[in-house]
Amino acid sequence: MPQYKLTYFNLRGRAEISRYLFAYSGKKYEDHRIEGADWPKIKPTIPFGKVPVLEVDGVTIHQSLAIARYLARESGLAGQTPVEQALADAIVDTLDDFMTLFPWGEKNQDVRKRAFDDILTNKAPELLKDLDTFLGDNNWLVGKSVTWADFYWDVCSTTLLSYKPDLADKYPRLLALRDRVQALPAIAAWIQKRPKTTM
Ligand SMILES: N[C@@H](CCC(=O)N[C@@H](CS)C(=O)NCC(=O)O)C(=O)O
Repeated sequence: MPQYKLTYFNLRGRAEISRYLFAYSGKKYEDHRIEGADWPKIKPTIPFGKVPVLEVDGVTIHQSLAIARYLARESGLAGQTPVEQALADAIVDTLDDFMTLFPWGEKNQDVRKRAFDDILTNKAPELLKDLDTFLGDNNWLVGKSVTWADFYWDVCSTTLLSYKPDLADKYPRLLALRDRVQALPAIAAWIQKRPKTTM
């Protein structure tokens, strides 16, 4: 088994999808969480200067979704056929496009709040409607079993719901999908034991 070290801040953020994949697969890894105060000194040592990064036997992989896609493939969670894999990738990218709209780094709290409210009120409904249509009455977003796309929906929606708890109330099928992901024993155990962070 390779030695894995996942480096990120003490947040769910862009590392949580990989932490779900490690939890589900049962693979051992070092969940290395850096303090914000130490970041300026660590940044120059990290290829491309951003986190998360995953070291696999000393090889450093950057980009959160490249890391997660690699882990999903290794664990059979990337989709069962090439078409399912492309669909799972497409859902992950769709969710990521949406999450990237938010000005996460904005320091002015008024500006930040106005932008968040606008995105959650005016842009989220279209995404949720399309996701609900895509899911339909299926148990999982892609194919007949859980994939990393379901995990990413759970990870992203957990953060979105923390800002707007009624966000998906009109979409019980999407909320039920969250319940199904969170009921997977390894995911339930991880959610219970993970450090409690705001995002
Ligand atoms: N597209 C990249 C974005 C990476 C990114 O922007 N990481 C942020 C934390 S979420 C970071 O490293 N910020 C510190 C910096 O840029 O100095 C990914 O998904 O990994």
